[in-house]
Amino acid sequence: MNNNFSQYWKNNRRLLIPLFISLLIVHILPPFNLFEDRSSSLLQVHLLLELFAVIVAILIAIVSWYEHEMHAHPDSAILLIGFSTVAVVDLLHALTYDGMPKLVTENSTQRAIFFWLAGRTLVLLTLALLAFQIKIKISNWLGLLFAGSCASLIFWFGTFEISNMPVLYIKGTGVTGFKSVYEYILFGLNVLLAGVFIRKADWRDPVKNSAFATSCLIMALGEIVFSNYIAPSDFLNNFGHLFKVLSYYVLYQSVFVSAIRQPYQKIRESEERFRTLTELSADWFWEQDAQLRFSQISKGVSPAFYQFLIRIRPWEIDALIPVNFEWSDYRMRSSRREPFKDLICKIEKSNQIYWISSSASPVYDEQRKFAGYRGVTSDITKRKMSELQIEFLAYHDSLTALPNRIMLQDRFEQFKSYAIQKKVKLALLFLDLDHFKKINDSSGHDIGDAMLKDVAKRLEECVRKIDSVARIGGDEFLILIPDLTKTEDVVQVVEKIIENLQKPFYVNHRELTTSASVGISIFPDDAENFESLRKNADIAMYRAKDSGRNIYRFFDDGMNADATNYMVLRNGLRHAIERQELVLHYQPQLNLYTGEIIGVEALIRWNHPEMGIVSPAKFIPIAEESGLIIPIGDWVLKEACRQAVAWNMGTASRIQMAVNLSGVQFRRGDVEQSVFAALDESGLDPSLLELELTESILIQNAEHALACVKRLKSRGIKLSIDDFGTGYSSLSYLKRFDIDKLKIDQSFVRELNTNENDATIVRAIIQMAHGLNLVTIAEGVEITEILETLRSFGCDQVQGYLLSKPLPAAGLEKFMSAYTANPQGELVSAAEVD
Ligand SMILES: Nc1nc2c(ncn2[C@@H]2O[C@H](COP(=O)(O)O[C@H]3[C@@H](O)[C@H](n4cnc5c(=O)[nH]c(N)nc54)O[C@@H]3COP(=O)(O)O)[C@@H](O)[C@H]2O)c(=O)[nH]1
Repeated sequence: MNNNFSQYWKNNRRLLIPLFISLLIVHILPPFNLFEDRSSSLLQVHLLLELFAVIVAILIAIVSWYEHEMHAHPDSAILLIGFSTVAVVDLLHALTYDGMPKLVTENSTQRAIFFWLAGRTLVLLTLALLAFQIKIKISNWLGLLFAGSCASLIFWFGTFEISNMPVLYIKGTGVTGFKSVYEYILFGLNVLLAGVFIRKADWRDPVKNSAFATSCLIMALGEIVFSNYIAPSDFLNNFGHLFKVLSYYVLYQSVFVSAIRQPYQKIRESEERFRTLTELSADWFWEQDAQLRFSQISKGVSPAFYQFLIRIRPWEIDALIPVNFEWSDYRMRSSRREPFKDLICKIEKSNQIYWISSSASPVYDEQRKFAGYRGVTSDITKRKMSELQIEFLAYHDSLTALPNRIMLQDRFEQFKSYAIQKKVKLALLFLDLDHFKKINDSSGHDIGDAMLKDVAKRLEECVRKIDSVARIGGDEFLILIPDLTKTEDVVQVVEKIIENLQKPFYVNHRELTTSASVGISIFPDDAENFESLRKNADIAMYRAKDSGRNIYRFFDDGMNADATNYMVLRNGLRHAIERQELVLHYQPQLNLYTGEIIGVEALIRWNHPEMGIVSPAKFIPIAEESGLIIPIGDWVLKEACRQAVAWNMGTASRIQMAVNLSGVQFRRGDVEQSVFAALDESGLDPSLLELELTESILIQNAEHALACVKRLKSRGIKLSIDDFGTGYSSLSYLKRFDIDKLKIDQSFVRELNTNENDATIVRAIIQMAHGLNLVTIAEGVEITEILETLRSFGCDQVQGYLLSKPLPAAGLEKFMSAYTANPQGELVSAAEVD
């Protein structure tokens, strides 16, 4: 509260102090009659001051009328009634002043003072009602009627009952004691009211409250003047009128500011704020006329675009497109005069595409007639382009921009209904580039990517517009050929594709070649849904790869069974090591000169929980393809070395352990590391380990293989060439690689005694090997006659069912103990030891 008073004093002291001082000076000055001999001048000045006060009172009433009508503010009704009455009563005071023409009855100072006091009392009452927040609900006209009635009553008393009123002024003596006391009471009440206004500064507009308080205080100061003058012509009396006018003016100011200036200022501020924001905003704020032509556009729109827009309808922006369907929704809503929000439309102008989003409401004039639209438009081109890009990427391959699998499936569904209706077929081609990995590995991914783009282009050139080419990842493509009357029609397309892809590609001045293996499945013959059709085409593609690549294969049901089997094996193989389903069997190898078992070949078996023993011929290719051969190969090496140590420990004999190595182990694994780890872990003498490699391993990776073989040989490990005679049979690499042994493939051995060619080949291999100081071993020896022939050819060693089938470790141990009992070559068959 104290805060309110100090704040008030701080704000108003510059007005109140001078007023107070001037009043004090006027009081201290000796009294003098200003208009003693010029009573007409006194009348004029008094009339002028009073008229001024009346005008201000009328202005307060008018502003209050307006504010009451516009905002129904409770203060305004009180001010309207109060100051309408005050204006009339003050006018009566001026008109009944002594010396003024007669107003109904004779005028006198007594009569004028009566109206004066009535006026002051009314002002005090009006402000008291405001200070104590008394609410009056009344219409303007009724308020005016009430004010008129009050003024009439006062006029009645001041005119016809003035003789019954207390004496207020005695000529020559001055104001009476009654009048003095009344004025002092008015003074006190005005000061009190000012206090109430200041104290309650918070509940009303503080500026208005402060003005009311100031008005009360100025009025109070004025009352002091009127409490003790001798003649109305006194300077003091006239000086007091100035206070009254000033008090009214302060009131008027605050009423005017709150009712008129403040609202207008708020509107101006709001407009300014709106204008600044619209200028800063990148959005366009606009108005359209009743014909929906742009009439106003904010500065957000670029000047160039402004030219397009102003005075045209939005959908007329591109006059070249007479019916722009993008705008149909917009036009429909506009024609229905509906509001709309975030309506997206496309503008094509000067080969540029813009996307805009508009929100707008219809505008009506005072007669509720449609006057146009007012709205805001944002340029959402960037956002829309990103959305379109995201949408594109969701359905396309980012590298080649071809449709992706999802989109192709979509198209398949569309064509499927058509195919069912028209009783035609659909072909789905699964295309995989042959040896693309090599291109990627040797030339780098950038070249690989560029080549894939070229492949995509060529594929599109090979098909019709109605066909769809999709890239589904890596070097795999799907091609959908709808509307086939007969299956054979697809052959032409696929042959064209295969032929085109064989032609060289030129990427970054490099010539690259590839080919494609294609699997074909047909709807509805091979499958009825997309996923099955794709799977079947995939299976057929694998069959094409198996058949030597660069060819196509149609899907058939047999493939499906194979593929299922394949999948079962591949999945099971992943867990075979950890589930300990892999075992090694060992097949003995016999020295034909000494009749001794010089070693065994470790041959892996998979003891499948459901399928039983699975042959390595079945699962090794799968392991190679999936890369699982690396961990499997490591396991074989370790297990074979461990077993060799176990068998050689504590005996004089030295059993050699032959282990097969896959080409994949050489290419993708760290074969040396695996071999050395197995040797180190088991402690096997390296000279007891023989690694069986195929010719292709050495030929295909000559440099890498040579370096690797050298390091292996430096540790004393033996090397033998498996399946010799079926591949390159090149003599040069046998020397280069420092090979120890040649294993003659069983395909030559099996019919050795009946097939002259085989006999010639076997004899030549043995002679050549001996010429190079290599040991020879023949595998697949099943009968004694063959063994004898081999012995006669000079073959050093044999291996085969005649001696023993591959046996589990325990079986081999039994075999060995049985065999040593017959050292002179009386061969013991596996059947016998089992
Ligand atoms: N990378 C690896 N390859 C391996 C491993 N273990 C085996 N294999 C290779 O799997 C192929 C099939 O092997 P398998 O079914 O074990 O067949 C071998 C012998 O059982 C069979 N054999 C031996 N004697 C006779 C016989 O008198 N008649 C007859 N019909 N078959 C006989 O020959 C296969 C010997 O193979 P190999 O000496 O390697 O040429 C096979 O290619 C194995 O190499 C492995 O651990 N890793």
